[in-house]
Amino acid sequence: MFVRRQAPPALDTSIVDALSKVQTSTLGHLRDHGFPRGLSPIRRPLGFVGSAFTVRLPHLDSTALHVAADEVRPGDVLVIDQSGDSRSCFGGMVAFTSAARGAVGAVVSGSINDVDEILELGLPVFSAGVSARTTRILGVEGAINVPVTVGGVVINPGDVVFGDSDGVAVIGREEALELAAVLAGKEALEPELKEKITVGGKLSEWSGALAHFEAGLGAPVE
Ligand SMILES: O=C([O-])CC(=O)C(=O)O
Ligand SMILES: [Mg+2]
Repeated sequence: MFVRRQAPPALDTSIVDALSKVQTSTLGHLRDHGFPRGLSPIRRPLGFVGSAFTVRLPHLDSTALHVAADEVRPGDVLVIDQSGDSRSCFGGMVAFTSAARGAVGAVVSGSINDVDEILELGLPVFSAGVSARTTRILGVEGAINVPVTVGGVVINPGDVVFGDSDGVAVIGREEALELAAVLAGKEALEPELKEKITVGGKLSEWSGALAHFEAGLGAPVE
């Protein structure tokens, strides 16, 4: 059986602008959830912020992905859940078609193929690896724009997918602007800290690590 649901409206450009100026790893200083595990970027540097356009495939059959690649919209990130399979469903033609429709990136729970072609195209992709073993068009089943699970994270259609050279994070739309402001505030403190460190200031004093460390020191060993 196949399922096709409507994707939520495009992301507000203010969300894309705000998150494009900060790093995923700054978010990683604040929380542990929302980071799909086991995925790597096809290249570095790379970056994107977009709306999740989700696809769920049953292992070998990428019928629903070929349909989704045609239907993805400008500003979307194609998010593909291969139900635990490690083969590649995402090669040069799927990448080309998605990019031609305006996708800003892709997140694939399995592998990718036609890597040189995707690199040349320039579409930023996170995946679990590269594989010459690929999916087929079998017409078995699949779903477009349903909740999916990638790397242990549930991703809903329309969630904000935020990727850069450090990793990929999934954020709710309703929290995106506030989070971006918090991350920008944290990052804005670093240039001044670096100046202080250059003239002898301590990272551990600024971060609070030194106070914890000294408070927890045992008695000196004789
Ligand atoms: O067609 C596929 O499923 C994968 C592929 O090689 C391509 O997208 O070019
Ligand atoms: Mg191919």
